[in-house]
Amino acid sequence: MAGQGEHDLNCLTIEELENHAHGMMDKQTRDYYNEGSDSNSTLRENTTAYNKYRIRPRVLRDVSKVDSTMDVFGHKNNIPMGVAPTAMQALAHSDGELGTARACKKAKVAMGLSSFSTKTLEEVAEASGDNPHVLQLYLFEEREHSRKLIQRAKKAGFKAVFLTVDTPFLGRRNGEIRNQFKLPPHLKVGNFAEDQIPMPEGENRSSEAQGKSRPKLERKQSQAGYQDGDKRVLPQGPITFHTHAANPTLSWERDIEWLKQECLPEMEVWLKGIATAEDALLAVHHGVSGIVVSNHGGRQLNGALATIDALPEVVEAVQGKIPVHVDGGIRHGTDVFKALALGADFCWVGRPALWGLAYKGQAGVELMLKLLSDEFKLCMSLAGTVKVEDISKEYLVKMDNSGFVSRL
Ligand SMILES: Cc1cc2nc3c(=O)[nH]c(=O)nc-3n(C[C@H](O)[C@H](O)[C@H](O)COP(=O)(O)O)c2cc1C
Ligand SMILES: O=C(O)C(=O)c1ccccc1
Repeated sequence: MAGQGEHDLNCLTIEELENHAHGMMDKQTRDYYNEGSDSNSTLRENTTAYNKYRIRPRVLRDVSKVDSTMDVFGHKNNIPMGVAPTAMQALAHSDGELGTARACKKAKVAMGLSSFSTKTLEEVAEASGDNPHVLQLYLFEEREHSRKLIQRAKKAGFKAVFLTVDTPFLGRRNGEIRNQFKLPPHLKVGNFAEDQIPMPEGENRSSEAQGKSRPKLERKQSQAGYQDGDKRVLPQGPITFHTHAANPTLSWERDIEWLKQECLPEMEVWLKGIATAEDALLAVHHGVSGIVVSNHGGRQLNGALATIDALPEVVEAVQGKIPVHVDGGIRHGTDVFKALALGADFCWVGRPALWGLAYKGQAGVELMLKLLSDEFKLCMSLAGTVKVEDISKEYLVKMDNSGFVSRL
């Protein structure tokens, strides 16, 4: 546990880190990182839903030595939590994904890399060394682009691909539209050649590559509801290259089998964005290695259930056949404890890493990981759990709106 002198007195909680990071990002970046979709209600509920669950602490259990470690992707993780894949981290700080990778390695926690990162996956793999790292994947309609990415990830030593399945279209992010989000010219999406990802004019791509890819992007725009009447509008303002990530054609039968063939045995195939028991059962049926209960940090389907509320039905359906991870709204060590008590094997945090980066680059991500890790270890001790496996639903109650408390 941290002594009195080891603290950053400006940032003793993730909330304080968020507040400090706020002033260190330009408005476009802050809005892009922090917003959800539509009215942001799922974004908000991801965090507030944790308040419904309260901990039942047990005492007199000799908690002088608490072991918070657990194995993930064949490695010992310091706590059952890693950093979720979020796009374009160099918007927050020039360290970008390399800062995150180095901080994760130092803290011994797994890292997820977005395929839309601002450093290349090879650079991030090198910075990660033997610390477990997984690559988040969007399956493009241009299958060859995905195949190349998968080959590179294998070669670079990624442990798994996390296929994002909640993004047949990109959710409607109003801040992004209002700010006419554009990647600044000095930044690049590291993993793609310019002719693989169509970028609108002004988004650092050569005019030759623009010419090649434009028809595809125009189609994407109209699919995503950005069509301006009958007129095929040229990509401008809110229509950014990342509309390209969305692929509405994906299906269980064709694409999951394809992905397994491309990845196994070197890399596991996981699905990120499962939110129901039915889809969890299909995931088991289709032989994926694990799932992440996620609503994309409230950035996709607004009105979807908070992930901590979706988790129990998924856990019950899966019955331990494959690991179940969860992300969304985790801001305290006690949230990690609650998610594990509800049956998650592991948690991922997204925005807190971005706030850490904005605050102090790699050092800020280290700080974020230390805050959550200290909080989690203290929570384990105060709740009377000595090992991670001890954490179970016996340690939780749920409170309804009128304050009525029930055992789980
Ligand atoms: C700015 C931002 C970018 C993201 N980019 C991606 C992405 O490229 N791929 C993906 O699967 N999820 C992406 N996510 C979702 C995260 O992986 C994760 O599901 C979410 O951030 C968890 O919620 P939290 O931020 O409340 O912790 C992104 C989230 C944010 C906030
Ligand atoms: O912004 C996002 O949430 C996201 O998932 C994404 C998708 C494609 C490119 C960049 C980010």
